[in-house]
Amino acid sequence: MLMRCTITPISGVRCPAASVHRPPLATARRLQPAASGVRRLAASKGGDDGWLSWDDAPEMPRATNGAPAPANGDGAGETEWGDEVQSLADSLRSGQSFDSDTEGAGWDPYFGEEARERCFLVGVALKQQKNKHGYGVHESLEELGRLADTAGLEVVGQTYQMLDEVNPRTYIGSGKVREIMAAVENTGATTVIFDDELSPGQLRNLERALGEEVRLCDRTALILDIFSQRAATREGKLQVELAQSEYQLPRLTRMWSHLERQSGSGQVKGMGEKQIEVDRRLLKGRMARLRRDLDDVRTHRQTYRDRRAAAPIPVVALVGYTNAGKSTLLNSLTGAGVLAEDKLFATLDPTTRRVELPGGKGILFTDTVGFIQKLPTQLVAAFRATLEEIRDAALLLHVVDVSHPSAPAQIDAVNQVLEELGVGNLPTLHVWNKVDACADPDVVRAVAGRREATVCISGLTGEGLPDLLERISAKLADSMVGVHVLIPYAQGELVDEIHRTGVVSSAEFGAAGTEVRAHVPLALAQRLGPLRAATAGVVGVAAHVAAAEAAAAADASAADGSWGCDDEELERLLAAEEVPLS
Ligand SMILES: Nc1nc2c(ncn2[C@@H]2O[C@H](COP(=O)(O)OP(=O)(O)OP(=O)(O)O)[C@@H](O)[C@H]2O)c(=O)[nH]1
Ligand SMILES: [Mg+2]
Repeated sequence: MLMRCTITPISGVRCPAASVHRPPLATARRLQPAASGVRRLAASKGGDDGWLSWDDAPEMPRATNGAPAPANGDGAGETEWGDEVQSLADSLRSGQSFDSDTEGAGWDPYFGEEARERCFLVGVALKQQKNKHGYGVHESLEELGRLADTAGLEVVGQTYQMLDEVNPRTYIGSGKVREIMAAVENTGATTVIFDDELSPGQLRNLERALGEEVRLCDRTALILDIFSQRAATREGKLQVELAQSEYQLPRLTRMWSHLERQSGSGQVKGMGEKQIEVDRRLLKGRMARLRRDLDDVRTHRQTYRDRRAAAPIPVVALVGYTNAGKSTLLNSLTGAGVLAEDKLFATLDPTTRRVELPGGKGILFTDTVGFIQKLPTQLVAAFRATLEEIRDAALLLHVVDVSHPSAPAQIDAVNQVLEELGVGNLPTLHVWNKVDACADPDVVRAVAGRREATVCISGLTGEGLPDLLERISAKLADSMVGVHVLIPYAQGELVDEIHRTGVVSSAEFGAAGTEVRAHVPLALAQRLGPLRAATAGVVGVAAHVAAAEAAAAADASAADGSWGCDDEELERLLAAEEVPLS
């Protein structure tokens, strides 16, 4: 089977592998004049970015993969360059995406069509500290390897350097750069992947040092590429493309620097700079369009959410590190048929399914994208709207792969993202999954048994699932807080939110607004606090949000076997929501 690498390279003159969806700028990089031409030009001008001149860069043998030169190789493409610039500009203007299947397929006579692109991994171990989530360099590189594998690359080697701090010019020291060149030569790697996001300056300097034949990639670009491969819905695709554009914007300089370097004097001078400005403007325009399209798609999605809000049923959100087993759990509980596989980021788009609790009450389970340490900020920003659906949840199930050696660090990483999303205070049940895969399951079960709000399960074998549902039932009742509020009509969305996330006992429409008696998640109850102050004086209705009322949440209204939703209507809404938003 032909392994397809759709990696979006930061640099490189060729993309050997086919791409399902390649953003225009990545394509533009492949249109650059051939490597040797760029290197020759680079040598003619002192660098402004680390190396005094090309000759200052470590001189090491460069890897070659034996591939034929591209059609516009070795300076031969100079006359076509202008046309290609124009076509890039046109493509950006029209928002066209390139599909390089025809450009790249089957070109690699050295490794053969069946071969996967070979990559070499590079990390930094900071002497003073592990990274902030407690991931050591070995674990982090191991994870980077899994990411590379998920993207369709073959890892042929790795290295790391102990440093006081990351080298601001080249990420690693110059001696290590030389080592990497040798390793690239020895292993036949064509891509070097760095375990952190490289700054645009680090990228430029490393490109010069490692040579144009070697494609550079960093953790962020790799994750963005996996997301790009996996996004299935229109919203997912738009979000990923926006994140990729944000990543590319400050890195545009590289594309045009060869024009600057050949300027010397005369008419070409400044052309690169102008092109960068043009490109930036075009890319920003494209990003604005993406944001507008996203707004449209989200309005569409909101319609379904609003309709779902009419059915007051608690939502339980599955959150956790990527590959923790969230989708497997959802499938076991509901037969949802969500893709679950031993790859990172198998799930990108949220899926919601109904689950019946003991006693017959229905709740909704939402499976969503997994988190990872060093999660790219661009992705958090782009996926914020999707992730914020977690805020609707009455309860979070934090699913942990307890058999993973880095489980504690993964828990920290997930907690950090939850904090960033402002949902760190939502009631949470800790679900220790994959207990069947632990070396000593009995010990793990015993430890879990001693901990607060922790359940040991195996989503795969079904162990512990009945207990999990009991615990969810109890936790939902526990974590609801009784409120009695008057909500002005102008703040009608709060009524929706109460319906969506809580259990409503009564809702009456009066002259001043909607008077609601309900049990709602503590976080929402706290947000309703100021409302009570605003309404109490007017009509004398008090909103009672004290945590002491939590116990009352398990009252008859929540325990009478129904959350007040119409099952048929709910199923219909869920089915409607599953329709791909295209
Ligand atoms: N041994 C064992 N494997 C499990 C268990 N649960 C899930 N897995 C495996 O773990 C891998 C990842 O499972 P998923 O359900 O896709 O994980 P996820 O959390 O949804 O992952 P993302 O969607 O990438 O965030 C799959 O190969 C599952 O078969 C379990 O309880 N025991
Ligand atoms: Mg999943």
